[in-house]
Amino acid sequence: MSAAWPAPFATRPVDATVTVPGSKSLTNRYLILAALADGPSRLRAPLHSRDSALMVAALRALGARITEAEGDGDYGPDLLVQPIPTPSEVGRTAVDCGLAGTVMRFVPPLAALCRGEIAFDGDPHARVRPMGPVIDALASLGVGLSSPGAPAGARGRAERPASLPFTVHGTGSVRGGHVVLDASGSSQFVSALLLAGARFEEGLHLEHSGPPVPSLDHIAMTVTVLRGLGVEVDDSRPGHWIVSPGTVRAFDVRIEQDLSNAGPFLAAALATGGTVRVPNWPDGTTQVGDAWREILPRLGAEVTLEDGTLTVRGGARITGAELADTSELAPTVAALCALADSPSRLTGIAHLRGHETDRLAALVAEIRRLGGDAEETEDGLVIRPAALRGALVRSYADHRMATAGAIWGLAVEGVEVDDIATTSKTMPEFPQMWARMLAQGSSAVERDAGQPSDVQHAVGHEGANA
Ligand SMILES: O=C(O)C1=C[C@@H](OP(=O)(O)O)[C@@H](O)[C@H](O)C1
Ligand SMILES: C=C(OP(=O)(O)O)C(=O)O
Repeated sequence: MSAAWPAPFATRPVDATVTVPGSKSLTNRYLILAALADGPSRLRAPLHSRDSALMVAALRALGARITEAEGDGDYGPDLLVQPIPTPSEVGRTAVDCGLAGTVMRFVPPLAALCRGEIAFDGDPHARVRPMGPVIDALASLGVGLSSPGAPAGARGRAERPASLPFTVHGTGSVRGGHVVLDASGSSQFVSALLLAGARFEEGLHLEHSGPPVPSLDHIAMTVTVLRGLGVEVDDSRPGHWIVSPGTVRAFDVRIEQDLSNAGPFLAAALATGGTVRVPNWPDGTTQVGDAWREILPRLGAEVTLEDGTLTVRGGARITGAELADTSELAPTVAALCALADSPSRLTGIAHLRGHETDRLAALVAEIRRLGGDAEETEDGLVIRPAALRGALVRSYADHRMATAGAIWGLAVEGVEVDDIATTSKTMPEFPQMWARMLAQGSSAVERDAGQPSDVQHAVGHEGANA
């Protein structure tokens, strides 16, 4: 791990125009579907980050040919994908999932469509992220899975792994059909099976049974993307998804910028009482990050969308709010709530305990480390106003905890983030992008350790931390 990153403190309101790299969720869905498609595909302006690189490597291990081609995106080349051949003889191969939920959940069904022994593993924390429902569902659809080192043929329920590491014994085809799973731990369990379902012999009838499914917007994204490529999906009955067997049409798509990752930049407007504009905001999108348009006004910002540019203006204070089901936006929302001058309650995010880290515990610990007042509830967080002070924020290998630290640093002097490089999961150039934002129309000062501090609190922002 590199040295702690001194989070820039904003001496003036931010006034910046920012774009961010391509959507992780769209890039990794389209990579999966390109690998399953009936011909070569092109992703324009895709994300290039650790999560997308892990996906590319995984699909190459299964036989897809993926190359780069010059494109017009600001954040790297286009990707050309030749699908996994049928049959794909992969022999013994390995897939590194890193800490990417999309890789560990979306790739095993594709492995089952190849012939070989495909060993999946990932970062230490990936081994505790929930995986059991996907493994059990695949097993009940006729796929062989085992823990590493299990005796050959030991693939029964008792021997079946519940998490990484595990091996998929691919036979080249998956029977498919009806399967019941509990997707209350992650919407990705549903998306994983839907993405490959058209390639199962009998298609797929997936039924959820259990507490409510979180992050439903991400399942809606999966369904919309599939339909756009000619896959028939019936989601008319709540808790049921039926995918007809068929082909996935090859495609040429432009990936939208990642609206969830636009969040920390938009949050900078609130944290400093400034203005942040994001051009090329998609007009009609499946991304959960479009919800910033509803969330940020609840926290006191003025938000407009005109001619494709989203403009967020922060006011003199951040107001607390009750917000439900904020999904992957929750860490950024919580960072702002900790700077608010009235209490907040975030609900419907119990499953964040199974994300890159236990995000509810991490957010409470780091808000308290800064002198703030936060506590966990059964399904979320309560955050109350308190004056914050500088501290070393822990990122727990979680990109969104690291960017939460950056947001706090704008408004609170002396914040450092222990591992800013962990933002490479989805935004490899985050520190440079943050510095560029601050260099526009503002005079943020990056404080060296030991440098006498002559910075003042953000002008016009007199919340709980003034
Ligand atoms: O399908 C996807 O691309 C994602 C689904 C969500 O997962 P959960 O349902 O586990 O929250 C989200 O939080 C994650 O960042 C990306
Ligand atoms: C939960 C997240 O990631 P993953 O795709 O690894 O689940 C996230 O990016 O907030």
